[in-house]
Amino acid sequence: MTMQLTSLDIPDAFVIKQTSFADERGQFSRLFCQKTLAPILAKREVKQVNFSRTTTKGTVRGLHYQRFPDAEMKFIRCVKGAVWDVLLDLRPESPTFLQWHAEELSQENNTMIVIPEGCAHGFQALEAESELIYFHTAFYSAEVEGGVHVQDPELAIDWPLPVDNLSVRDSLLPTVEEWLKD
Ligand SMILES: Cc1cn([C@H]2C[C@H](O)[C@@H](COP(=O)(O)OP(=O)(O)O[C@H]3O[C@H](C)C(=O)[C@H](O)[C@H]3O)O2)c(=O)[nH]c1=O
Repeated sequence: MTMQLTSLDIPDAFVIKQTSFADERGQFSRLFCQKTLAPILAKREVKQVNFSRTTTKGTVRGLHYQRFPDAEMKFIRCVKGAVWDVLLDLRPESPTFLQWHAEELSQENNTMIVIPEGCAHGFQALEAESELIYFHTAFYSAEVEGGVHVQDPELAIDWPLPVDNLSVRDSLLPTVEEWLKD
């Protein structure tokens, strides 16, 4: 089992291409390896692993992040269906501040995305019943949760499908302009 790490233009963000073993019984693949991912993890440890299923194609979740002291790195893999996954750099000191990157993650492409601390994450389901596994390097803390609106015209994120099924919470997230004022 191998994991090919590719750096993105957004500092400390990566795409990881994972091999999988397929035979007449089906498929086997490794989702996470502390040794292989040590160059990305450094001294971080995985604290929580989450699962989400998105029932309806076109649904968008995000753009979420956790502030210090519970800022987190997330390793995200699609294990069923397909999603258009977006990371947004919200680090004012970063050369790619307010830039975003999109990557298709699917059951078939065995691809994982790494969202560094200070970056927000969101995705759109490209198929019904799409499922994600998240590895988080910080505990969930509602008190330090933040986010920006997925349809902020300043970001101009070109979601592949009409944005659908936003949660009430996500529909009320600030634009980047409002977020900067805070
Ligand atoms: C993330 C999280 C949430 N929750 C609770 C909070 C809510 O009562 C419920 C659903 O949470 P939320 O509406 O934030 O779920 P999503 O909209 O899918 O958000 C997630 O998806 C976006 C795209 C992400 O990147 C985040 O990891 C995560 O925020 O689970 C927990 O109890 N523990 C957790 O770790």
